[in-house]
Amino acid sequence: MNEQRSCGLSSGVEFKNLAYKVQLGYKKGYKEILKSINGRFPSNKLIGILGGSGSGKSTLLNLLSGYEEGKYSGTIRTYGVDEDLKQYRKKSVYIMQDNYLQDLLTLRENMEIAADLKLGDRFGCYAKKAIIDKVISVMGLKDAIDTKTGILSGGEKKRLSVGLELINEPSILFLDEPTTGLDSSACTQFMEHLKELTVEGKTIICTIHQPSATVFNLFDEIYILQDGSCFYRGKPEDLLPCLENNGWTCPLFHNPADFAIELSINNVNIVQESVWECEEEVTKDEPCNTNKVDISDVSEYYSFKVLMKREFLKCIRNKTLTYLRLITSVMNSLTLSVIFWKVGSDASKMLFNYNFIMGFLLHLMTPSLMLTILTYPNEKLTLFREHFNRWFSLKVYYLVLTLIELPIAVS
Ligand SMILES: Nc1ncnc2c1ncn2[C@@H]1O[C@H](COP(=O)(O)OP(=O)(O)OP(=O)(O)O)[C@@H](O)[C@H]1O
Repeated sequence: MNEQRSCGLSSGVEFKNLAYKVQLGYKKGYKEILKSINGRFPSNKLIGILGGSGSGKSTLLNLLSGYEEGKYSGTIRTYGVDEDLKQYRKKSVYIMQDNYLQDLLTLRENMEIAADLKLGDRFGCYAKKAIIDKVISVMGLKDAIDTKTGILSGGEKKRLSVGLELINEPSILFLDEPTTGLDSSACTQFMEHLKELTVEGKTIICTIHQPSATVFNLFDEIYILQDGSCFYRGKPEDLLPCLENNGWTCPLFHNPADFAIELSINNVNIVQESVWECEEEVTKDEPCNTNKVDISDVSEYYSFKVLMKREFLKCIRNKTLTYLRLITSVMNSLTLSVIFWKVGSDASKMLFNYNFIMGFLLHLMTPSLMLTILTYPNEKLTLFREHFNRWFSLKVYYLVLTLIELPIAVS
């Protein structure tokens, strides 16, 4: 099974005449964020989308991954196979800039729950453990396996974010600014881990802000954006010769990435003949192998059980909040009982009965309101990440959240 999971599942992605504009408001017109750009990101490569701030890096990544729902013009597809966006999304995972993880669980628990949600019950315990062990070793997380996620270092959290998504062997990984917040050595180490994944047959596409020279040279392909247009695309080692052909020589000991981004910000235009010549070659690759684990096969009942387990663990770990909520609920019930003691048996106290019903309803509604007010803002982005990467369906998630609140509501 493992052999089947890791053999050449990756596919490249290409986009043609990709344009994206957003409406700025009533009678304020449109802003063109991407201006009819073309590109081709081959499979099994580490690809960097670079550019100055506001050049459209995140927008391009979001459109390619399907994370951005807005309307674009042009085409996005994987090589050799005409697939719609839905199919394309199924092959990829999206890893956000910030690490939205379950802080109260240990690294191992996070991995186990991700494995259960993504692989379902078609894989036995031993098979799942083998997959988890492999991912942990690939991402270099062995030493932190029993550490709570909330206290992991920034680099470890980043690697865990990637590791969680690697469990079901996605073909394409999209990462938005994965090195933000990491020091230069952690950043290089993290990018080296990503580079190793490409050897296993993954396509990794990430936006990156000012890569160091070491990180820049790790990329197989780079795509530099200049105010929504393509400034340069190709191999990193060809960047400086290309700039020199256009009359721009990078000073000695200067980071080539910084030099190119500075030029792009200063509206310098370069001509890149070799790239445009191969424009028509874009659909010649083999169709990708679709023989991969499909999360949609996991039953909702199984997802429900795993999510219940996770939420229960979180309640146990967050003892203070759970006790506080229980105590508040019990105190409210007692107060209501004392104030309205036996009012129901006295017909002369109609108004008291009305007040009691109102008070009781408020007491009943407060836990569910608190659930939304307290839990949702904290959980929102974790939910976005997990749901977007197809860990579970929304109805299962809300059912679990409602049921886990039931004991407090009943008390
Ligand atoms: N929904 C939107 N409405 C208006 N402007 C937008 C919208 N989304 C993006 N933009 C603008 O489009 C430009 C490109 O945004 P994007 O986030 O893709 O840039 P970026 O290259 O990732 O920038 P950074 O590196 O600073 O994150 C920015 O100027 C941004 O303000």
